[in-house]
Parts: sequence; structure tokens; C-alpha cells
Amino acid sequence: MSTEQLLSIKNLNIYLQEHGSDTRNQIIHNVSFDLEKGKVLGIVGGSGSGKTLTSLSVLSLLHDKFSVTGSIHFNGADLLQLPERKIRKIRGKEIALIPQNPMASFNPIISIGEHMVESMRSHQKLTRKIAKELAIYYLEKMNFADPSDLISQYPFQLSGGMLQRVLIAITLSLQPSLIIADEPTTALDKVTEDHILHQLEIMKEEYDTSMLLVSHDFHVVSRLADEVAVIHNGMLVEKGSIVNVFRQPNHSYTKQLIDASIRLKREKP
Ligand SMILES: Nc1ncnc2c1ncn2[C@@H]1O[C@H](COP(=O)(O)OP(=O)(O)OP(=O)(O)O)[C@@H](O)[C@H]1O
Repeated sequence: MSTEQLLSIKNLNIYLQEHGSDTRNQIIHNVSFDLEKGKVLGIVGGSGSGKTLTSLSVLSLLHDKFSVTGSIHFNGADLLQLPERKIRKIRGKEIALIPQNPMASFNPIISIGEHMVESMRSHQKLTRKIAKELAIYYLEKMNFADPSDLISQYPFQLSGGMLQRVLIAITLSLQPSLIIADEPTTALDKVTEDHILHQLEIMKEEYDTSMLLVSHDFHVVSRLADEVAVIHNGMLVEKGSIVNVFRQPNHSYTKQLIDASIRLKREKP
């Protein structure tokens, strides 16, 4: 592995064996790709292609009915070989996940400010006062008009788009080396999608954050990604620079995804 690579996935296979079943099905087949420091890699594929399983395997967040072979080197260590205790330290602090449904990441009875303070204090030695000041700073970065008021609100008082921006602010505050954003805008309308993509652009440009951006939508990925990997039926069918793949897709499945994203862009309200 070159020293520049932050993440290097080699020959990743993921198998599913339901409890009590003798049959083991292979879902991900021999997937390999690298992510350089400071770059964004888009992982694109249709529903059920295996994007989420591939990205969750990096965080060792797969249910125990899945088994994984191959290697996932992150900062030099193979994550598949690390004990859970070490993975837990990496998760959140070194590798953070921005999921599709942000609501599931929040506890409904804890205020936005408390979520931010707690997540920062669980990874860094900070007083509550400093953590609160930092929370306000990062919410300002996410263009919230009144962060001092926002921190006393509860998750149910915020829209899906606002919660997603809070989650990005929390992620920023942890300053991870790698962010995995799994369909971060799929549930949102066009205007909110634009806001979120803009916030992710800020993350990339100001903080030099490396990112795996998972989406079924080529248009979303093309806004941010340097490189793209296309997954179909659990197999990597094409990868390359976003400009080259977008202009001259080699695989017919990639062409279909690009056409679908152009249609989606026209139709999304
Ligand atoms: N918990 C699960 N139990 C059984 N099969 C699963 C589970 N999660 C995923 N799969 C199967 O694994 C395959 C890949 O799923 P995955 O969620 O990675 O796809 P995806 O590309 O992220 O799709 P989507 O965008 O719809 O989430 C699918 O065929 C799916 O049915």
C-alpha cells in the first residue's frame, strides 16, 4: 500500500448466512479500491447493489450474520484484524458515519447541545464550557442562523435536513480522518440537498477531510467526488476519475446510472 492511501480495501468478500440456515450467500464479490488522503471517493450503485454493506464493513458495523474476508487497511492497520475494543476507538474519532436517516442517530430526550457536548467530550478532553462553545462554533459553520438557541432544542423540533446538518456539525467537531456519508441527501428535497452538499464541500475544502460518499445518484457524487467506484450486484464494475467516468462510462450499468441521475435531477422538486 502506498503511504498516501488512507484507506485501502483489497479483495473484500461479504457473505450472508441467516441464523439457523446452512446456506451461505456471497453478497460482495472481490471488491478492491483505495482512497487517498484528502480525496473523496464516490461509491455509486442502484438499490441492493451492496454499497451500504461495503461501507459498513469499514466500520465493523455489520450484523453477525455477515462474515467478511479480504483486508481493509486504514492508516496502515487492517481493520478486519483489529479487536472490537480498538475498532470502537477508531469509530467516531477516526472514522465517522453520516447515515441516510439522521433521526436514528439522536436520542429524542437529549437536547442538540447535549448531543454535541457529549460526543466531543467522549473523544477529547474538554470542559463542558469549551465543548459548548465549540458546539456553537461548528453549528455556525453549518450556517445555522441562531446556534445558541438551537442547542437548547430537541431532535423532534428539527426537520430532517436540519438534523443532517447538526450531524455534519458533530462529525466536523470530532475531526475524523475519514467520513463515510451513506446516501446523506436521499430523503431530502432539492434545496436541502444543495445545502447539505455545500456543507460537505466546506468539510472537504476547509478541513481536507477524506470521504467515502455513498449514493445511487451520480449527480450527487459528481459534486464532490474526485474518484468514483461503481458497484453492481456486489461487484465493482468500473472505477476511475469522476470526470472520465462521467464523460466516458465503459460499463452499460454505469451509463444507466448516469442517465437515471440526469432524469432525477430534472424531476426532484
Ligand atoms: N440485514 C440484512 N439481511 C439480509 N440481507 C441484507 C441485509 N442487508 C442487506 N442485505 C442484502 O445485501 C444486498 C446489498 O445490500 P446493501 O444494503 O449493501 O445495498 P445498497 O446498495 O446499499 O442498497 P440501498 O441503497 O437500497 O440501501 C442486498 O441484496 C440486500 O438485500
